[in-house]
Amino acid sequence: MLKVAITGATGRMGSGIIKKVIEQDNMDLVAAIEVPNTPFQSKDIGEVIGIGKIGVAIVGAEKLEEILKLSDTDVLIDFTIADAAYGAIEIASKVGVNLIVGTTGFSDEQNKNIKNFIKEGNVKAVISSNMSIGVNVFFKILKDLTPILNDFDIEIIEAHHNQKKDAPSGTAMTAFEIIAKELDRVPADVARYSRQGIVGKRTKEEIGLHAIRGGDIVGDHTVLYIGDGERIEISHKAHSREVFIAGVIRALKYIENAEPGKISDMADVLGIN
Ligand SMILES: NC(=O)C1=CN([C@@H]2O[C@H](COP(=O)(O)OP(=O)(O)OC[C@H]3O[C@@H](n4cnc5c(N)ncnc54)[C@H](OP(=O)(O)O)[C@@H]3O)[C@@H](O)[C@H]2O)C=CC1
Ligand SMILES: O=C(O)C1=N[C@H](C(=O)O)C[C@H](O)C1
Repeated sequence: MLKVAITGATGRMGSGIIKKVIEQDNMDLVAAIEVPNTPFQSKDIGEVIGIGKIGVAIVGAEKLEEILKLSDTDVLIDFTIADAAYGAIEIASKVGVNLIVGTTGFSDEQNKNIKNFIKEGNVKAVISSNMSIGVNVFFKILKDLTPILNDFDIEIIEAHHNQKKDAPSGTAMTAFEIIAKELDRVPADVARYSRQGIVGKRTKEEIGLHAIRGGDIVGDHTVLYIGDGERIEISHKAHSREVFIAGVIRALKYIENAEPGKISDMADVLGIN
């Protein structure tokens, strides 16, 4: 049995993942973690997320290390916010618990330290800004297309629901990093976040990033390759969070085979590298 813990257990992603994990024959939910000093402390997670009692009590993140050890967790899944996920990754790596992380919005420094936590803890980790199969194929298309359209102007647009806290989305940032790398451009030098006022003409090098927020949009991403007289638009639109949850279940099945001390991504999980 794979013993699974989850931080952000009552969240949109966390609750959906729990519902799927408990349906798996070879997985056990052993811990459900929420914000420090959560008002849900000690309540049954199943009752809180509307599926009835499942015998797992919610604990606050102040007890994360303790609960991971006590429950003998194999894998911690984190879908929270960047600062919380950063702390959870540090703790899990220290106590030798493998990780699946979908949280977005990490700073460059956090990303660098996360790599080190995982290396030093020698744990297995799948970290991806987007767990859906479609988006990971979309990333692959961008990798192939960008060198061919290297003199086109490139702009990235993403749209999400009005509850999302980080912008641009992690997926848009991954798309941007893939494109910048293929074009040999330094990401920090070429990112152009929206535009306002007298910004001057567009430079050839810049890559635009734009975020729309509204209603219940699950997650749309479009990359525009704009030339003179023509343009190509590559789009992915998620209709439901089930696509991300399905990716997490695939990552749970894969993690045993992941390389310790290294961050794997969904392309590794899906075998599309
Ligand atoms: N990689 C992927 O495929 C996907 C990634 N995401 C990312 O996952 C993250 C979560 O998204 P979503 O589920 O929609 O967000 P939600 O706000 O619905 O859920 C986040 C949960 O984490 C809880 N939380 C906050 N701080 C802590 C903490 N210190 N310890 C434990 N739990 C904490 C929140 O509690 P409270 O509400 O009380 O603050 C909330 O229950 C985001 O970064 C999002 O971008 C989302 C979808 C897919
Ligand atoms: O917050 C969300 O909802 C999503 N976040 C991820 C991101 O920031 O890219 C993935 C997906 O688009 C949904």
